[in-house]
Amino acid sequence: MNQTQFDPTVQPVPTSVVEQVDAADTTLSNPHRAVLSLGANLGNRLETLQGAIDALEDTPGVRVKAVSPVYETEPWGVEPGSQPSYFNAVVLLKTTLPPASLLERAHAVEEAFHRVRDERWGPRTLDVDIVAYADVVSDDPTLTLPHPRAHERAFVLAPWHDVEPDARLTGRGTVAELLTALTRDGVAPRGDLELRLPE
Ligand SMILES: Nc1ncnc2c1ncn2[C@@H]1O[C@H](COP(=O)(O)OP(=O)(O)OP(=O)(O)O)[C@@H](O)[C@H]1O
Ligand SMILES: Nc1nc2c(c(=O)[nH]1)N=C(CO)CN2
Repeated sequence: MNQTQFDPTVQPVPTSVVEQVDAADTTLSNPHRAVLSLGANLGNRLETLQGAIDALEDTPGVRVKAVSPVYETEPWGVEPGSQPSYFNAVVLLKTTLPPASLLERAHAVEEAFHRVRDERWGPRTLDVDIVAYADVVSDDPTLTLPHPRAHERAFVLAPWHDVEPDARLTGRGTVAELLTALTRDGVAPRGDLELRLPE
């Protein structure tokens, strides 16, 4: 007979606590996939992108599973010629962090690389956007998922397609189809450059 079953000093654990612990266990043992877009158009762009990838990998609860090729891209959404060109790449993650914590970490990594926020779509040392987090859909302006402009950005979709040819953008369709609707003008692979997957 199980002695502890009748031990009067053992208090029953409330159901709500059991549910919370079970939910936390499920999150920890069930990492979610996330797609991040990285961009830089000030400073040493390649070094910064690699630094961001390494900083993401150093985050508890984050594993970088794939790193795309590097693209050199014309600034999107601003007057042509008004800003230096970007280096862009996409990384695929597995993470046990919830979406809000992943965004917090993305902002911390941007700040570590001296990101300044002044004008919208202004030039920046580093931009880290969450393109998608599992199949989460949210219109919260603090964290809109999938990213509200990802489907119209070849600088996001082209590198994503390279590392995940069958990828889908929740609510929008396949990345391959979305890409065919966009021009790739001004989005050029830089085959001479490479970002490393952290060991
Ligand atoms: N999916 C998302 N990824 C990153 N930031 C997001 C997302 N959805 C909403 N935001 C919010 O957008 C705010 C502005 O982000 P940011 O400064 O990176 O914009 P941006 O890069 O200039 O423009 P864009 O949003 O068009 O890429 C952030 O403070 C963040 O709270
Ligand atoms: N080519 C390019 N253009 C942009 C980029 C970017 O990463 N690459 N990011 C922006 C704001 O997120 C605005 N415009």
